[in-house]
Amino acid sequence: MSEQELKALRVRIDALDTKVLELISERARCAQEVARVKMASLAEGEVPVFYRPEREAQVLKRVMERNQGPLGNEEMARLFREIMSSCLALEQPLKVAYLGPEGTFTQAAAMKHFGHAVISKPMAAIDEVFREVAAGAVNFGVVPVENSTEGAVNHTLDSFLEHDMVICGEVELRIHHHLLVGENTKTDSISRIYSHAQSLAQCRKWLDAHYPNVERVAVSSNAEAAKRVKGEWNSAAIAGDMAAGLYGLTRLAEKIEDRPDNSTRFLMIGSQEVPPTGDDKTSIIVSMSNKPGALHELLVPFHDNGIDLTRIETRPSRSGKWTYVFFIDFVGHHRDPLIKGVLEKISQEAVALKVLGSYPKAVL
Ligand SMILES: C=C(O[C@@H]1C=C(C(=O)O)C=C[C@H]1O)C(=O)O
Repeated sequence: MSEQELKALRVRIDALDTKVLELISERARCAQEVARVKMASLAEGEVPVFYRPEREAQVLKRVMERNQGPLGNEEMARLFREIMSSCLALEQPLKVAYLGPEGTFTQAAAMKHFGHAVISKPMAAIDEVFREVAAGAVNFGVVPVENSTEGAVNHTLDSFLEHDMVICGEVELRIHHHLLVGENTKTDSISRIYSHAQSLAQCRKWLDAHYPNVERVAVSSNAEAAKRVKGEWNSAAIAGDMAAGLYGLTRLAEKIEDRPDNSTRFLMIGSQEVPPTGDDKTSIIVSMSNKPGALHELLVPFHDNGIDLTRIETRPSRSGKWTYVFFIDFVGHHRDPLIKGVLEKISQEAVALKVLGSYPKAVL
């Protein structure tokens, strides 16, 4: 390519950037107008709700549907995710608590869902995320709920039994683990590997093959593992990109998870009910009396109405020995007439039924 051609292309890019800049600013001014309209239509004493997850899901979907390339749909949606995040921050920056410390996959999930223009607050435990939301100290909380290799995150399920929370959204994240060391660690002298128990389990086969005799130490999070090894001589951590970058660690081995499709699903919890978008999911907790056929009775209304169950999980109810609750996710919104009918049927048979929330299916 000649210098001349390159120069001409750069002039074109500069001109386009000027246009993009003007358009983004115009969009941001529109969002400010939306905020003004939202404020003006408030009833007395009513608290304004600026963040609208159902609207954001529609915006992202529309972008993906109209995208003609060459950028991929996900890539384009990611860019718009950040633009929306900044526009919303002009209306009111969201406060989001997540399972910390800084550098966890949960933080990455929070950024993927809300974008980077939020005020984020790391919490030391899942239960603390719930408490922070319940106390009104933040608008939303982000917690892991299930992993494709290791299954349910029981702390999260149990926290739903203890707190009244509304699920406002979900996000899925591909989880890649790396073996990380600090600058003083000699690779042949590793005697200990730290990580969260879930991550150690997700890399079990790799560890058995490569470090069969090294002690595996479970700590409270991957980020905590990364933080520890920074100052230690003979230890390594298993953690992801964010933690590696944050603590300046070296990758001895990359993508060491046993299953290449290893993914974790996270939930956004808050107090705001989300209206239907036409492509939603609902999560419920049901407890049935302990009699033969109870689970069958619970599932029949879903089957009869052709409703797609995406997950069912059982946990001890904590209110009696050998009694259980079912966590069920399915496709549809609790305001859809069909779903309403199903929930009414179930509540006739159930000891208790709680709708945890209906929310847009993960777009990104
Ligand atoms: C602009 C709005 O407010 C927020 C910002 C949005 C955006 O930038 O597109 C979308 C939904 C809201 O979270 C709106 O409600 O339309």
